[in-house]
Amino acid sequence: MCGIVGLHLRKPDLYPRLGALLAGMLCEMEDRGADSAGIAVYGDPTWSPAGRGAISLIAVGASTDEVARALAAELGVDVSVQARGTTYLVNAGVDSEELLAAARKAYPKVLVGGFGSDLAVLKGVGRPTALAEAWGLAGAQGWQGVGHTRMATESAVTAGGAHPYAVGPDQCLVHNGSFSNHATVRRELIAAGVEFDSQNDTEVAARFVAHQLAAGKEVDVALKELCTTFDGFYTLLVSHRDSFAVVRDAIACKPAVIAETDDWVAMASEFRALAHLPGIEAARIWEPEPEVIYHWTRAEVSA
Ligand SMILES: NC(=O)CC[C@H](N)C(=O)O
Repeated sequence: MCGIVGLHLRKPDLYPRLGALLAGMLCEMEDRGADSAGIAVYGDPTWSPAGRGAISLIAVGASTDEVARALAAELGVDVSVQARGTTYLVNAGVDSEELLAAARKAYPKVLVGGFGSDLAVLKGVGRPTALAEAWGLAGAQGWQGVGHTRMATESAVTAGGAHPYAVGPDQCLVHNGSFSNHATVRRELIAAGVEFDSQNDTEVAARFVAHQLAAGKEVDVALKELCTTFDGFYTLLVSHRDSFAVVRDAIACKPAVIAETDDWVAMASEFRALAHLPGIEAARIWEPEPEVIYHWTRAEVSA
């Protein structure tokens, strides 16, 4: 099991409702994975304010004030830190990669949930409904959100084993399934200089995609490459600040449903997670085909 949900909003009028809609989707998938959960939200004005770099730090082991002071001392600018459950959402008027480097220097062992110009990633161990409540997810805003409820198959139940894996700037990946050759691909990536945070199979796919994107490939090309490189079972939802993509393995035994209207595109492991979305009665709804890359971008939305 494991539950995946994602919502890509096309209509700005809906942005204030993103968190409430995503919370409903995530909590509906609690029985597919109740050991841990995570979310990624793009565009919340307080979690990742426009024009500032943002990072998420998990279980830092210092107070928010201490973290703000330590990072401000590294960067020489004001740093804002807010706690949501065990995740600290940090932002500053610098590029997110600069903020990330400062965080790694000040807290070398810290778990980084994600980073980017518009991204907030929150993860934790526990029941998804309790985590969503602790994060205040229902109050979040933005143009895109992703969620995952985990039933661990490949690594320990820890925050580091929870999805999303958000290992490249403004990128995020969630997975239902298990890869059978992840150890081999991990060794190849390590040989290419890639570093890992966990033993999880999904992290290997996220690092693989980030490596492809960093080499200049487009998301759909990177996902085609993923299909030819990885063995095993997967339904994946891969997002970037401007895109939203879904792909399944050749057997497609892990469930997935996509729904689309003029106002939004949504994806979930099961339809019941989509049933409350506004306008669902008139949505085009289908099951994604094996090894077909379904990909939407914000450029198309504003075109
Ligand atoms: N149940 C699942 O789909 C698990 C996903 C992934 N293999 C993990 O352990 O995190």
